[in-house]
Amino acid sequence: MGDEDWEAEIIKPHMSSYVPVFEKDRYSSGAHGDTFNRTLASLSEMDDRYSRRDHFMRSRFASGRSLGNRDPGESNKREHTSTMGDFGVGRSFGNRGFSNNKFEEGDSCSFWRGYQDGNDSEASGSFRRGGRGSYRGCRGGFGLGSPNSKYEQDEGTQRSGGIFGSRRSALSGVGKGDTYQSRSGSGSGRGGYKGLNEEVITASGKNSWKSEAERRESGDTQGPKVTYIPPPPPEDEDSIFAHYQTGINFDKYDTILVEVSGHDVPPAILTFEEANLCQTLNSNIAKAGYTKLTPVQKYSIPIILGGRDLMACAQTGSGKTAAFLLPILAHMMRDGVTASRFKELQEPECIIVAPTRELISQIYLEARKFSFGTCVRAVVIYGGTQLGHSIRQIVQGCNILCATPGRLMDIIGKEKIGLRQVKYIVLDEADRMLDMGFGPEMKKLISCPGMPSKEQRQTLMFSATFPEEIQRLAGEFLKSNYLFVAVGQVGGACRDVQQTILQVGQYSKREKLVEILRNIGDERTMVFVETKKKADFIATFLCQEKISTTSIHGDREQREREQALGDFRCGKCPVLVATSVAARGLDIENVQHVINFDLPSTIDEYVHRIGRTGRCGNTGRAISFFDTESDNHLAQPLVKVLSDAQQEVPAWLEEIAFSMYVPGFSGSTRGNVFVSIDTRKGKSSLNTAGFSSSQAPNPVDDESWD
Ligand SMILES: Nc1ncnc2c1ncn2[C@@H]1O[C@H](COP(=O)(O)OP(=O)(O)OP(=O)(O)O)[C@@H](O)[C@H]1O
Repeated sequence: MGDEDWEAEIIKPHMSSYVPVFEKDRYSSGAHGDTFNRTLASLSEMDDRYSRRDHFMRSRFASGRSLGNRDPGESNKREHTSTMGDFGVGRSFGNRGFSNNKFEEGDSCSFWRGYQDGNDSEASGSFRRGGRGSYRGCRGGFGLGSPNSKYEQDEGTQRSGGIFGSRRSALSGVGKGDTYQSRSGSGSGRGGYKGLNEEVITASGKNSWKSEAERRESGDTQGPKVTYIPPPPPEDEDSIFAHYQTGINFDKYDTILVEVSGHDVPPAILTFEEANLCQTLNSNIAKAGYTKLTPVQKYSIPIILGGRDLMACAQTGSGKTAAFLLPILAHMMRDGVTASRFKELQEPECIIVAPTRELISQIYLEARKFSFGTCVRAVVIYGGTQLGHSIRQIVQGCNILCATPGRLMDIIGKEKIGLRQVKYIVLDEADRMLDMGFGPEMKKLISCPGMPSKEQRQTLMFSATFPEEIQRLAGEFLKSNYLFVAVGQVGGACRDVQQTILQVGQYSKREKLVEILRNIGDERTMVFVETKKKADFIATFLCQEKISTTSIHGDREQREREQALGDFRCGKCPVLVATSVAARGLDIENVQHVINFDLPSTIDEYVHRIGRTGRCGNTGRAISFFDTESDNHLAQPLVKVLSDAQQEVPAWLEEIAFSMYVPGFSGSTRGNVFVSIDTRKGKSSLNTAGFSSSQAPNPVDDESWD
């Protein structure tokens, strides 16, 4: 289906999940009064439902559960009378800015490598980090649509603006001026992909690893087939190397304490030149605007080049992606990787897995950037898109496969990729990839027929948070002599983010949010809420307040999510209301504020969420609404995160933390404070027995996607 067909497709009304694209002007003119009134009615209906439901939710929360939309009476019914909203025709739509950033030359600052023994960094408390935020979900991307191959499975393919710096594709959207109407909770539109069920292992049944999307695609369910083909990313060099500027605090990275544990640690490098990369890679690094290594890169690159397995933990936005991509590419170039060519069965040398579609797409773009001009071909596949499209991408050649877990397992199951040549497995957001949500799926991956044993491959894990239990589980994937790199406090928040915690009761939150957003003006802001329905609700509410807002969550179709992210990236909608699906990894230029309208259930999640701002040496602000009815369990870990990041700790928060303090407590409940170092220290062996009961998913976290 060509673009014209796509246009025809999108302007005809159809049932779909609610697409809240809100613009100030839309509601201020009489032209749309009708829609406005209907939306108001919807909102008041939602409001009422919200109040009652939220009250109920809170009581469920208090008992460790939350209300999910699996509740039959609360099915996600949505309807919209039209589709694509104005799509920023003629606007800039870049993942990054297009500045030619130059770093100060001369890496004079020293950084320390510590080989401290014991859990010394735990001195400030006897807390441990506990359960994990268990989100799944939604991502976005692009790809080449070539609907003429035999892999084409569906007619009616859809296209929309992609989520990445794709000025071209994003701008091809049409500005029909249509409006959206939400009647959340009343109806049963297609509902997109449920974050909760997507790419999730249910641990039961033959295809238990299949996501809802994959089950649909393979006909396992009655639902409509996934037909979405994401638009390809722009292919011109400028777009490929577009990047944003590092911030004023970039050089301060050098003062962060780095700790490497394990035996025979290769020395860190101080400059890119010391890495001895090939000319093409060096040229790509320069074009990307990288002139100076970040700490995680200084340590990880030589470790990976030395062939070692690695678990690396470094603060959000500090360059972990390049830390694994560059040495992997260097190895592939050195080993003379075979140029990709069309084959029915592709055998990639590298598999990179990440928990969300948007994140894996972003990693793919980075891989494409650094492999530019080489014979290495990177491919991205993820749920929510047409399976045939993923297969078409792969058969054209695949050296680096970037994938979300569900789609990866599906493709392996369809024998479109063989694993015999795999030399590198990367788990980004590794703690998330190994927790109960994705962990069993990852175990299946490493035990797939043909997958080289851990002795014969290199396994690399990266995250900004690494709970102790997850570190132990990771041992199953890693060689016993793996190295552990900790940049700063493991699980600590980025110090470039100014954190503010406000005590705001549930019923005052909206008013406070509007007040803050009005003060912020047009600066890009992510507002995190706990549930998908609330994301719609708050987005609708902000729209009524004439604040241009869009939303991203697991109930939105992939096309809609990509559009939402695109509108946010380009500044068309400076406010993005999101669930935790957008908490990890997303690298969006110029996000100056993060607002936790609802605090997440775990401190790790908090760290990831606020890490959407203050990236790469830029500064940012995070404001969190602390509701004493529901958030007290976070008081202790919040105090620790704030003080570790040298932020002001409100006295009232300290009091709550103190009142919640249990002497000698070291259990593994969520909200606890993290381990600070390599868990192998002082331990005789790693627990590689599998996924212990301590890893059972927290019901609150699981249901928080509903
Ligand atoms: N050495 C460098 N010089 C300049 N920019 C860099 C460098 N390394 C990374 N960046 C840029 O910094 C930004 C953040 O990098 P990246 O997304 O890899 O962070 P991260 O550590 O993976 O964050 P998160 O924990 O949120 O996933 C990206 O825009 C990336 O291009």
